[in-house]
Amino acid sequence: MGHASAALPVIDLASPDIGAATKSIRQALVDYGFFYVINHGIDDALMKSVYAESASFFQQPMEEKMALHKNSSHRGYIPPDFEGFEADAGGKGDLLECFHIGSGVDGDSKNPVNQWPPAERFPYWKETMKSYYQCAMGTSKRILSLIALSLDLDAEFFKPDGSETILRPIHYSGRAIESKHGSDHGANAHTDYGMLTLLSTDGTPGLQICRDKDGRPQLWEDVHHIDGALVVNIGDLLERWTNNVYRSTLHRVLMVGKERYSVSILTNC
Ligand SMILES: O=C(O)CCC(=O)C(=O)O
Ligand SMILES: [Fe+2]
Repeated sequence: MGHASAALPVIDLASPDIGAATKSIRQALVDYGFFYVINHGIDDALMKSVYAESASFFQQPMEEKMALHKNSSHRGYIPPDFEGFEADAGGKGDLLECFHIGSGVDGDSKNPVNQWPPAERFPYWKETMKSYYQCAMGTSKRILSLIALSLDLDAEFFKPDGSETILRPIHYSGRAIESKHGSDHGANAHTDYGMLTLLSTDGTPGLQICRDKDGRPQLWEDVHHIDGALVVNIGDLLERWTNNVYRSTLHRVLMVGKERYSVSILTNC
């Protein structure tokens, strides 16, 4: 299917040369709205546990998953080909299934809106997701401070309080799904609406970006997997706040006939 690969820059978060890192980030966000990060501080063992927990949840029968169907706060399970919420962007749902976990992972007595799989059958789910949430938030904040520096702002300029952060384990089926809502992709073309998204995938292809959303025909470039790297992209809020200098790039995930897992964490404000 010969799609070009996007030549996204790789930013080393452990680099002592902050000036060079912020310069590369600026260029990446002007050109692509996407880049990779390495030395991001997220432990490989933690990442593997997140995938293991995610797989054991999604492998359950549909009725078990639907018992945690997303509530009015949009937390919980969202089945494939779901009409609402994700449909806002393109008018049709996605073929992926996912689970939304929001802030309050640590102070859950104050914030009962999150839903959790039953502890008897999922003894490590909550702890694992909570650790990942905290770790990935730390990484997102470091990236946001580099983004602030790249805009000649104070490193502390963006102070996400996590109140609108969503951790989202995602599963794409390896089998074709007949859509009731005209959905043709795992994730239909969309831009993320918040500030920053940090994405990990299991290495299965499918993710593509379109740098010129108004160009016809739309040109899609594959975002290939780099072992150990995470993919970072900005959302509509940062695009707007930078007067469209930084770009919230259209992306989608194709169904490639192979099962795929990913985990995104979306920092919205
Ligand atoms: O699964 C992926 O690779 C992309 C997910 C995504 O675009 C999102 O969660 O907004
Ligand atoms: Fe996205």
